[in-house]
Amino acid sequence: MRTLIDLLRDWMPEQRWFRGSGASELRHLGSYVLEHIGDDEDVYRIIVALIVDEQTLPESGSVPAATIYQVPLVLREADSDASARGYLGSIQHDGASRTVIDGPHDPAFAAALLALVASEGQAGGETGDDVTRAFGLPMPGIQLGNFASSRVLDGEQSNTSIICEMRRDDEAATPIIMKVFRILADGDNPDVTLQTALASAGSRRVPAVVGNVSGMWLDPRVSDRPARGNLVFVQEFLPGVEDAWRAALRAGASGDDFLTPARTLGQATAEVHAVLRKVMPTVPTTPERVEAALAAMRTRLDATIAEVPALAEFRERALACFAAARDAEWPISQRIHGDYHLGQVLAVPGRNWVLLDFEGEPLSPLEVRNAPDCAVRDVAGMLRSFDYVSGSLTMTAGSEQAHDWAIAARKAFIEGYGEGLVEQGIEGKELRALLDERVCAAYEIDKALYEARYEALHRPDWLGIPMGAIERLLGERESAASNR
Ligand SMILES: Nc1ncnc2c1ncn2[C@@H]1O[C@H](COP(=O)(O)OP(=O)(O)O)[C@@H](O)[C@H]1O
Ligand SMILES: O=P(O)(O)O[C@H]1O[C@H](CO)[C@@H](O[C@H]2O[C@H](CO)[C@@H](O)[C@H](O)[C@H]2O)[C@H](O)[C@H]1O
Repeated sequence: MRTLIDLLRDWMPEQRWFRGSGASELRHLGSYVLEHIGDDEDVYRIIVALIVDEQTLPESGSVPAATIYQVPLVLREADSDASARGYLGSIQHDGASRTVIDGPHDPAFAAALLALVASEGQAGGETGDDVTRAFGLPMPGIQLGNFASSRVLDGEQSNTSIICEMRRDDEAATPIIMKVFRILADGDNPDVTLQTALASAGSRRVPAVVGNVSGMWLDPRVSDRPARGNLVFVQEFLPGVEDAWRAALRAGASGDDFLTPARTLGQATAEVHAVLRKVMPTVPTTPERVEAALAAMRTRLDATIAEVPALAEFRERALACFAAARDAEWPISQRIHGDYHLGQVLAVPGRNWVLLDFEGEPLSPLEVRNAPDCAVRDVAGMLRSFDYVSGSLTMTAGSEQAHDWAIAARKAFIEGYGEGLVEQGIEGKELRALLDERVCAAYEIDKALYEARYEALHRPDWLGIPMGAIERLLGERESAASNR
């Protein structure tokens, strides 16, 4: 009979969050064991396995050539139902046959994980693994109800999120969402750090934070000590809400303008940037920092051309666009969202926009994502997203008016952002810098390059959207420059 690692070697490469290639070599690195809560006698053990793939191809030379995956599993007694959700197969474990269930699909895992956070508990490794540890860290003052049921959030996701409903008779019956980070890295996860900082500052522009699970493990990429990082993030779940991507697609498809939502989204973005400036470190702008930002754009340009050679014809014009931004005023560096687009924002009735997923660009290294950056990057990200609405409507429905729709929405977003900054007391030189068109154009090109690479890797049918945008943006910039 197969062992656990045999089973995982077949199953993991089929998962959405798996980043490896055909050359992957998966090996068990460690695990932590959660205490089983409740009276389901079929549960034998709840293990969170850390699996390393040392053959992961380096991405543009900057991502370490090993990936560590977090794989929660529930081992059940052998006669469990093979048609159950999350069924992986049977293995030989501790001298007996056991059924393995993908943890997020098993309520026993969800209940155990929630209890770890709520009780500020600790989970240790299996015998022989004295390094791997997980620590539950509840947000101070948080009131949690009693676990009733759980389900995995459907949809295309980089991580795996579990929604837990609480018992209805509890006072604190708000549902919660537990995001299990699938890929572990040594260092703080900005999703946890930034949303916790915003929630602690009283911001309602992110869901309330319930807590997180942090951990340590032996990591082949860290030689002198165990690695430490975030394993799970727990937040209030906002049920029945729509994200801004869907709302914008609907409006764009039916020809309804999106001016008010785009304007209020700009205001909400300014509000979040202003809070992050207050509660997280900032760095003054210097010519060296500006040069480093532009150098990173040039590096991304060449790395993207290497992967998407059709972009080579735009190289000189993209370099000219970056060079033009050098003469502009730049804002201070601060913590930002980092991968801001319409799909990261929820329209919550009575609460306006709520932002999600502050992990930054999934293809960028963690130290880059944890460093202060230019807030214009987020503005440019959202502008690109309005263009994606138009690109996707043109691609799927041959829409002719979608382009003008996007231009109007982009303008309203920028206006709302400016208004929001002023409302937050940001004025003068800093206000001008945050709205500078040359800096924004450079970041838009940079983002479109990221998107070209992302689409080439994940959705080749969509590659035309960022490619078309790069051509158009560079053309617009040139005619604006020649009219000056
Ligand atoms: N607190 C929440 N309330 C409601 N829906 C949420 C919440 N958090 C996430 N979602 C939904 O889950 C989707 C994926 O969440 P996200 O944080 O972007 O995960 P990932 O990093 O795995 O992509 C979001 O687009 C949203 O639809
Ligand atoms: O949400 P993620 O953190 O997984 O972000 C990645 O995937 C996004 C696509 O799901 C991708 O966003 C791009 O496509 C969106 C439409 O599907 C569009 O709204 C965005 O503007 C565009 O960048 C994102 O870049 C990537 O990091």
